[in-house]
Amino acid sequence: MSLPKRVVLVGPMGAGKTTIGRLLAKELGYRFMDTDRIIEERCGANIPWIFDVEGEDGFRQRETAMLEELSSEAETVLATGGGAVMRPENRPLLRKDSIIVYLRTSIEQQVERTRKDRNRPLLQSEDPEAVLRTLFALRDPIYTELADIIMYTDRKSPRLVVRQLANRINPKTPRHKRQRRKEGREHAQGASRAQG
Ligand SMILES: Nc1ncnc2c1ncn2[C@@H]1O[C@H](COP(=O)(O)OP(=O)(O)O)[C@@H](O)[C@H]1O
Ligand SMILES: O=C(O)C1=C[C@@H](OP(=O)(O)O)[C@@H](O)[C@H](O)C1
Ligand SMILES: [Mg+2]
Repeated sequence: MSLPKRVVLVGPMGAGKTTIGRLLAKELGYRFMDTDRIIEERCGANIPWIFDVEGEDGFRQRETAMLEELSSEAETVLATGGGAVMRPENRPLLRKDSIIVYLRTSIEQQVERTRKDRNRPLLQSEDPEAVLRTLFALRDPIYTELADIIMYTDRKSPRLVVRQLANRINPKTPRHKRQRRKEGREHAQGASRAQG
C-alpha cells in the first residue's frame, strides 16, 4: 500500500490535531500545514481578533477558502480547526485525495488540554465544558461519518498516537523503510530548494 496524497486531521478543540499533525508529517516525510496558522499568517492577526472583527462567519469564509487552496497540495499532513467539518461545502475539499483521521478525545481531556489557552474564542465562556459538550454532540457524528480512521487519543502521549497512526496509514511498511523513504524525500526537497 502506498501513502495517500494527503492526510487530513479532524476532531474537536484539544484533540491534538496541531500537535499530532506536526509530528506525523515528520514521521511520514510530508509537509505540515495548519489551516488556522495559515489564516493567521495571511491575515496578520490571530484568531480571536478575526472572530472579534469579522465574526465567526468571516472566519469560516477564510477557512473554506483555505481548505480549497490546500486541497491540491500533495504530500501534506493538514491539521484543520475543530469546526472545519461543519460547512457541507468543506467536506469534499477535506476528502479530496486524502485519508481523513478523526482524533477522538473525551470531553474531560478536551477541557484539560484547552484550559490555559486563550486563543480559542468559542471557549472564552463561563462554562467552556458545556460549550465543548454542545459542540461534541453536533460534530461527533460528522467527524465519524467523514473519517477513514478513528484514533482515540485519551491517555496516550503524542508520540504514541503518531506511531499508531503511521502504522494504520501505512501498515505494510516497516519503520526502517519509512525512515529511508522519509530521508529520500527530505533529500529531494533539499535539492529542489537548492535549485531555487
Ligand atoms: N496526546 C496528547 N497528550 C497530551 N497532551 C496533548 C496531546 N495532544 C495534544 N496535547 C496538548 O493539548 C493541547 C492542545 O493541542 P492542539 O494540538 O493544539 O489541539 P487541536 O489543534 O486539536 O486543538 C496542547 O497543549 C498540546 O500540547
Ligand atoms: O472548533 C472550532 O470551531 C474552532 C477550533 C479552533 O481550532 P482547533 O480545533 O485547532 O483548536 C479554531 O479553528 C477556531 O478557534 C474555531
Ligand atoms: Mg489546532
